[in-house]
Amino acid sequence: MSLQTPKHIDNPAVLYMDGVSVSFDGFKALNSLSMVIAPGEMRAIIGPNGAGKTTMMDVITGKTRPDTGTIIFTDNANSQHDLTRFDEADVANLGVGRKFQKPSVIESLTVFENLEMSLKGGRSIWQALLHKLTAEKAQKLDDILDMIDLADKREELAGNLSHGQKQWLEIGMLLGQEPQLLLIDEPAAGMTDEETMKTAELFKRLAQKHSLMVVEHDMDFIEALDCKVTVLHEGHVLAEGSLATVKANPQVIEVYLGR
Ligand SMILES: Nc1ncnc2c1ncn2[C@@H]1O[C@H](COP(=O)(O)OP(=O)(O)OP(=O)(O)O)[C@@H](O)[C@H]1O
Repeated sequence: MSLQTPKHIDNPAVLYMDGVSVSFDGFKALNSLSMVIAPGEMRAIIGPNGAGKTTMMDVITGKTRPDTGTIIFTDNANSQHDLTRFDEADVANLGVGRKFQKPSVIESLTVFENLEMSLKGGRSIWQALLHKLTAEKAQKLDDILDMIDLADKREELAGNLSHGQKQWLEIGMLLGQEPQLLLIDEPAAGMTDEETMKTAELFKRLAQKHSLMVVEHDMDFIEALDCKVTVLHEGHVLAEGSLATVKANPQVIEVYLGR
């Protein structure tokens, strides 16, 4: 379903959430959550355990239906969609990609084969039989391999990759679906310091073409992302701004950073 731009938005946001609430057995996991992500923006989301970060991703991606509130996604063609009306598969098809914390690449396939499988539209039976990709798809796979810095590992089995490399491959597989907005859950968890910093560089490259929402606890990583930060607490936005600004906020220190 397409919608008109809400009157108070001049420049359509990629994601517009207003007054979103979700209760589980009377407990408000999201409590009138409002947030706007601009086209091409990278946003870091932080907050204590139980703040509602995962639930927020669940309502955006159609996994959980909010009790109240508006969630509008503007796609590449500038059409607007009320995400609260769609299920997970529909939301993914509209252009919202989600990366869960644990990588789920197929270890017995090569890096290239994993990426090939993820391409939007897949391969036709004839292409698969002839092991032929269209020039356009082959170029796209090369671009993704460059983007995730795994071009020299294309024939490596995914099972032989390091944890960080598996995470990058999975992000590459999301890119195969041509998402406009990427939601990424704790990408730096379990990574070495070097992988963490390489991931921040990858995200900065990604943000030139996509909008990104990154949930993370690792402050060094967030600092390296150098983007606007939203602090969630008890299901709503406690503070928003640069990392330096939110780190200096007394309420943020009390509920999160000072612990
Ligand atoms: N399906 C559910 N049923 C009942 N309660 C839930 C459900 N999902 C989440 N909650 C509760 O909602 C609150 C918010 O949880 P959520 O997982 O969104 O927080 P979070 O910020 O992602 O936390 P963490 O940093 O630990 O992952 C928590 O108190 C959690 O116990």
